[in-house]
Amino acid sequence: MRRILHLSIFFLLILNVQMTYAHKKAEDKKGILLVTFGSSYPETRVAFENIDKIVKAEFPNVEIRWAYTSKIVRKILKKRGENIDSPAEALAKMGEDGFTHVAVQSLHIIPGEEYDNLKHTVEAFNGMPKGIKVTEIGAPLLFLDHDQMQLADALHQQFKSKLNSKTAVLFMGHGSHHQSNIYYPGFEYYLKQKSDQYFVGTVEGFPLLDAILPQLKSNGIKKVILTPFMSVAGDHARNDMAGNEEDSWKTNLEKEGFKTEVAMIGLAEYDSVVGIWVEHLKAICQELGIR
Ligand SMILES: C[C@@]1(CC(=O)O)c2cc3[nH]c(cc4nc(cc5[nH]c(cc(n2)[C@H]1CCC(=O)O)[C@@](C)(CC(=O)O)[C@@H]5CCC(=O)O)C(CC(=O)O)=C4CCC(=O)O)c(CCC(=O)O)c3CC(=O)O
Ligand SMILES: [Co+2]
Ligand SMILES: [Fe+2]
Repeated sequence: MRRILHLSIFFLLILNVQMTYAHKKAEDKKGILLVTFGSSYPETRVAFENIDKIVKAEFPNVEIRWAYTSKIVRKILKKRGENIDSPAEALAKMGEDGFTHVAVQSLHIIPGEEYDNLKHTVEAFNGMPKGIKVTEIGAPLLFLDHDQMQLADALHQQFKSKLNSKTAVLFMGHGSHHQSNIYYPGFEYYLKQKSDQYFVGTVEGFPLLDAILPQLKSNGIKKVILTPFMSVAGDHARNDMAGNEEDSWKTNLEKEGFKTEVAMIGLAEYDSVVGIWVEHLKAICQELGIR
């Protein structure tokens, strides 16, 4: 009798352990958080919608949420009645909503200041009491050598038909005081393997337009196709690049005698470019067991 009692207690214990385990498993809730700088320009929606569509197709069974890193952009949108979460707000809500694992994908171009800030936020959320158990951050568009090769291929496919000996394509990157500004001239090197007629400049980093003008001249360029090297064709593309003001790149190039043409298309509008971010997302999803 004692033996039977012991045995049944033993089985009850095993059953209990198994039930707890099954219970834990069932409680796992895994999600994706897509994080972009953001934009206050409604015209940039197409770019974000394209990313959303492609990620949803890749992960049809996973809940996908969005956050913007720019405080200024979120403030402008809030005044218009549109509330977009910061990365910290989005992660706090996901913790409250029972998510145990979250793949956070950076939609930035370079691993610069905005990306670093996001990385710190994501790290801070790891192991938060009663919060999300595991979060991982996916690399921005340009990170490893492979990314630069793939992006150069993707952009060359888009622009090669426009090139000729007298026509250049000039990409406008944002630029940064962060050490990762080197990715802009670095990426230009990859593009140059495709054609000498590709140039990459920045609005507020290195190189500025002043440094590119003499190169356009010495290469015998007569016409410049301007296009953003940012996920969206937003504020910088519409004003600093293609605006009719004194200081825009378009105005300055025309003053210097170049013909100009504008391709007002953000990088995230090209499926092939979004594919690079999605590869980075897939890598962290694999680590988190998100399918
Ligand atoms: C830190 C800061 C310092 C500074 O620039 O002064 C900074 C830094 C960086 N911005 C980057 C990218 C972009 N910035 C914009 C736009 C704006 N950026 C602005 C401010 C600030 N930007 C300051 C923080 C203020 C804050 O926290 O809110 C706004 C608000 C005001 C203004 O610039 O005048 C204006 C809003 C326009 C609007 O209303 O919509 C766009 C889109 C666009 O052009 O519209 C993109 C392309 C995004 C993309 O590609 O998706 C990158 C490269 C990141 C990367 O892609 O890797 C870095 C540097 C880095 O991260 O190292
Ligand atoms: Co800016
Ligand atoms: Fe910015």
